[in-house]
Formats: sequence, structure tokens, C-alpha cells
Amino acid sequence: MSEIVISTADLRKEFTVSTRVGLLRRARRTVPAVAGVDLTVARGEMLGYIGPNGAGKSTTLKMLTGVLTPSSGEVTVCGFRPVAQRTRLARQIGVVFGQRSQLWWDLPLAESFRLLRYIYRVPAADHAARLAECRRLLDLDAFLDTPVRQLSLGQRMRGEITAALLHSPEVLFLDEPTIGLDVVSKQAVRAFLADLGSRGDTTLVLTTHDLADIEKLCRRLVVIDHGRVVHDGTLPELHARYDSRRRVVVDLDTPWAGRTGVPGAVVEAVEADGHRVTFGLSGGTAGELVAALARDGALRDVAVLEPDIEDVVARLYAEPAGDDRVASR
Ligand SMILES: Nc1ncnc2c1ncn2[C@@H]1O[C@H](COP(=O)(O)OP(=O)(O)OP(=O)(O)O)[C@@H](O)[C@H]1O
Repeated sequence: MSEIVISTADLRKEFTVSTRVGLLRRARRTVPAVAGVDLTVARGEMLGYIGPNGAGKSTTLKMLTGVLTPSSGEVTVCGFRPVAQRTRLARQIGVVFGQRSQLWWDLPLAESFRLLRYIYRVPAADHAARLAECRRLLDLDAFLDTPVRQLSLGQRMRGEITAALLHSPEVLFLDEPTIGLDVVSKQAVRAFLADLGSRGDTTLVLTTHDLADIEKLCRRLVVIDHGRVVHDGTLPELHARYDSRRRVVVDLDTPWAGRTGVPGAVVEAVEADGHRVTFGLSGGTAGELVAALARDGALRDVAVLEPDIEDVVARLYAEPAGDDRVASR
């Protein structure tokens, strides 16, 4: 059994907010931001913690990193209680929260990295090796001497990720690591994180609204809604649960006549005067379908499309809070 690095049991956080009622009175109301999360994460996992706005993702991450005290429940990260043992935990985790920078605004990026070495007491050789790797993979050299306040968002994010990794943490927490980045920076950040995760010794936990992040980075998805886990599994399991279909698009020589005889192949669209047909496959294989179509007439072109993550996530966010809640594991 692999080593468990994060474990929560019935983790809860409630906020008390006061709202105005009428002209003078204020009423207090309790917001259950996280409402009983049980989560176990093993070393080396790449976990996407996703959910709609206000679901409780950031609040969970703040409790895991010792920023917020839970209202109740258990939480252990790298063997530590995050709030009570925050300083010791800090040496084992890296944190990239878009809104909170760990860099010194007025100093050149390289100076921030140097200061972090002293703060985390990283041996010089380890620090140099890790920094060299990040410089290469995240392409930092062009702006290492630039004060942080003058960096673009994409440059700063690359700096933040480097800063979070210089002490070689066991777990890296990232809250929306690609939000607001241009296409090139997004790809650079994703490729870097994918490479880091694939090595298996750093556990990645990230929140994101970007579906490409999910596809490229998250081997396991924990979906949270209204503070509770509503799905915990791999992306293929999510597709299976929502009966996501592969699609086969065929271009035919003669217009579509209306039958395939392949069970599970359903016509979803007919275009171009019947010459282009899109099938959804909920049973049978693309091969069977193509063979059946080829028997009936000439095929000009065939494309097989994987299930669309956008579809499945939209459905998941739209209808998670029913009786079929998936118990968190
Ligand atoms: N400091 C706070 N005081 C009061 N309510 C809060 C506080 N922080 C969060 N909340 C509330 O808790 C709930 C969960 O918020 P949280 O920021 O964890 O959601 P999220 O899933 O990260 O959302 P988003 O995707 O929009 O960032 C929301 O209803 C939010 O308004």
C-alpha cells in the first residue's frame, strides 16, 4: 500500500457572515463552506480538486496548508496537523495560491529565490540543482533579474512555482495555476507540472476551472459541490458514470440511408445532404461501425472523437447534489 500523505475525516469549515436586514439590523448566518470531506491522497498522486464556484475548494486547500483552522474534523498532511504544526509542515509542502505571492515584490526574482533558500535552510547544492532545473524547464532566464512587480502574470506564475519547489516539497498545492495565463505560458506550466508529477515523488493537488488542466494533469478527480465530495475517481470513471460517448464522424459517398445494424451506435447528426453522419457509440466499437458502413457503401473519411470532457464536467456541475452522491473514499 502506498504511503498516505494527506488524510482528512469529516473535515468541516463554517463561516459566520453577517448580512444587513432592513436599515439598521444585521442578521448572522452560517455558511457551511466545507461540509464533511473525507479524503485520502497517496504519495505521487496527481489530484484535481474541482467543482463549481463557491464549492469549497479554496477553503479545503487553506485547511490542508494550515492557513485556516477547521471548524471540526481531522486533517493530517505529511504526518502533521496543519495549523498546530504549520512551521514544520511548511518544509514539506509547496503552495501556489494565485492571490498570495511568496515572492518579494521589489526584489529581482533571483533575489527572492536566494532568500527562500535561507528561509527553508536548503543546502546550497540542492538549491542550485533545483533552480537550474526550473530555469531550464520554465524558461526563467530572460526575467531572473527583473523585479517581481514588473513581471507579467505568466512570468510571475513561473516564478511562484519555482519558489514553491526550491525546498523539494513532498506535496505541491496549486490553486488555479493557469488562470489568466496566455496559451504559451499555460502550456509551459502544464508541461512542467506533468513532468514533475510523472516522476512520482511529488504529490500534486490542484484546483482548476480549466478543463485542459484536468485532462493533462489530473489522474484522479475529486469533485466537490456545496462543500461535499460528489465524485472521486479517474477521468475514465467519470465518463463511464455519465455515459459519455465516443463519437464517430463519417463522410459517405452516397447519402445516409438510415441503418447500421450495430447495437449501441446512435445517429446524432446528419449533415451535408446526408453525406456526413455523426454517430454516438454507447456500445459496440468504432471498428464494427466502420465495417458495417463500408459494407453498405463507400466511406470517404472517418474520424473518431474521444468523449468530451466539457460535456461531462458541465453535466456533473449541473446535477451533482442528488441522491446518487458518491461517498468520498
Ligand atoms: N472568509 C470567508 N468568510 C465568509 N464566507 C466565506 C469565506 N471564504 C469562503 N467563504 C464562502 O465559502 C464558500 C466556499 O468558498 P471557496 O472559496 O472555498 O469556494 P471555491 O470552490 O474555491 O470557489 P471558486 O471556484 O469561486 O474559487 C462560498 O460560499 C464562499 O462565499
